[in-house]
Amino acid sequence: MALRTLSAKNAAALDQELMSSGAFSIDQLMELAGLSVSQAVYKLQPPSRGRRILVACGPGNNGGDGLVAARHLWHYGYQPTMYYPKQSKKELYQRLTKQLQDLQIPFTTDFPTALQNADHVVDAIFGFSFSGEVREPFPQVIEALRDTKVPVLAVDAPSSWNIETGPPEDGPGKGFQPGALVSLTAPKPLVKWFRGRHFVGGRFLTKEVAKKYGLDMPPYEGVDQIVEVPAQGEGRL
Ligand SMILES: NC(=O)C1=CN([C@@H]2O[C@H](COP(=O)(O)OP(=O)(O)OC[C@H]3O[C@@H](n4cnc5c(N)ncnc54)[C@H](O)[C@@H]3O)[C@@H](O)[C@H]2O)[C@H](O)CC1
Ligand SMILES: [K+]
Repeated sequence: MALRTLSAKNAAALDQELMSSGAFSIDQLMELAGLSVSQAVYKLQPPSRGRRILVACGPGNNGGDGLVAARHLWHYGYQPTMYYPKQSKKELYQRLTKQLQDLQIPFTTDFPTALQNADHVVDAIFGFSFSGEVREPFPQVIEALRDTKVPVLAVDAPSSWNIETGPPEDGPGKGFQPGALVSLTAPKPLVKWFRGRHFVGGRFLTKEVAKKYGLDMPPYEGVDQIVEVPAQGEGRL
């Protein structure tokens, strides 16, 4: 049996519930999400096999997860480079950005060149609130991610995929199939179309919340914030 999935609507509702009756702050949830992403990078590519990690961040919370992940990656011994073209003015994002600047982590505006020089790339552009057609400046970025030979780890969703119906039938994301995905809190319905390595993060849910939203508690081990699960629809937990 595949892991049960969480629709975009329920994912947003669950986040709101965690931040109200669950007493979590957005900073905490983003820190845990970004920590999960950093651990997935470590599992896929330990620093000894290539340290140059390009982190592509979008304007929302998916991008925030990328900012957090980059800080953890630096402390693990990686050399992150940030592509963050639509920087949020919200205080949380400004703090996360300042933390990276204080580590002298470079920010680039030249995505194609940065991609050529990367050992791995993190797609933290869009998550569960993506909708419609990809707007500037991201179409070229999605195309580059689609075409590159550099391994791609997608955060929560391959950017440009519809959360419920998966890969787009046209546009820059047509044919984009990243090598790995880390689903945050729970897989979204799009995992039905995902063929790469799949990790799940979200080791903070209570049994009551998991039951209310019909989610599985994956078998995390040791101090891990993520667990690798079989491709949905094919394997079993
Ligand atoms: N519980 C958790 O595990 C947590 C996961 N988190 C991550 O947050 C995202 C969802 O974040 P949200 O801010 O709601 O939205 P997105 O980042 O997906 O995108 C919104 C952002 O993108 C813009 N946008 C939307 N559509 C388009 C488009 N077609 N073209 C261009 N731009 C677009 C929109 O305007 C917004 O600016 C979730 O997936 C997780 O990754 C959190 O960290 C909290 C905890
Ligand atoms: K993404």
